[in-house]
Amino acid sequence: MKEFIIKANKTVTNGEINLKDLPGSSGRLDLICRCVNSAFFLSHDLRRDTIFYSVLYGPPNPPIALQFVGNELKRVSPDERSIALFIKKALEKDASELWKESTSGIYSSKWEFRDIILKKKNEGKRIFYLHLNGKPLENFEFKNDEDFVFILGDHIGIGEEDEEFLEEIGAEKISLSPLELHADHCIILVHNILDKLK
Ligand SMILES: C[S@@+](CC[C@H](N)C(=O)[O-])C[C@H]1O[C@@H](n2cnc3c(N)ncnc32)[C@H](O)[C@@H]1O
Repeated sequence: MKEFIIKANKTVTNGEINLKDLPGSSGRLDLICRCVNSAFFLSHDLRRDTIFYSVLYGPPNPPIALQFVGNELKRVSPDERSIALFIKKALEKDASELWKESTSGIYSSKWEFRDIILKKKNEGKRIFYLHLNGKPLENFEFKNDEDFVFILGDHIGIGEEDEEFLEEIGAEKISLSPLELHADHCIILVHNILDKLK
């Protein structure tokens, strides 16, 4: 199982999203939609072994955590606008501590970024923090039977406090490239590395 968790510092936490202006109207929901695309979409198929989370911290009701479960997703198509429409539906629901499904395979809750990561850590999963200044990818060994969780930042990053938290829980800080990449491209690279273990 592969899981990705991205912190979305400015993404709005209600359904007031203009689908014709995602970058401008919604605190960079466009970026999150591209990450969903990279997390799941293959040519004529979906990655069923993947779960994707984005925890949104924009106004007016932060946090809202979104969860996408690969083997339950239906009807979503790869374009940003379609993904944004499903997110809009999820954000129009009242969120609580319990995960609620809005459409097939898409859930929302009031879980915090750190609490989701801590839960994964307590489940014994290997936690990686993707960062330009991490240890080069070549220093790590990945095994086919492991469960992986990858933490990413948005255009702003995850911030110092969350970086300290990840260090405290022993997350492995890994760099995929000497160049700073977009978060959605990092997801593609991670999939590619893990695909080759099969
Ligand atoms: C556009 S970058 C964010 C840049 C932001 N200024 C920062 O300080 O983090 C988006 C995310 O992609 C990931 N990322 C970018 N380049 C990376 C690299 N070379 N190796 C690993 N992860 C990277 C990180 O998780 C980063 O937070």
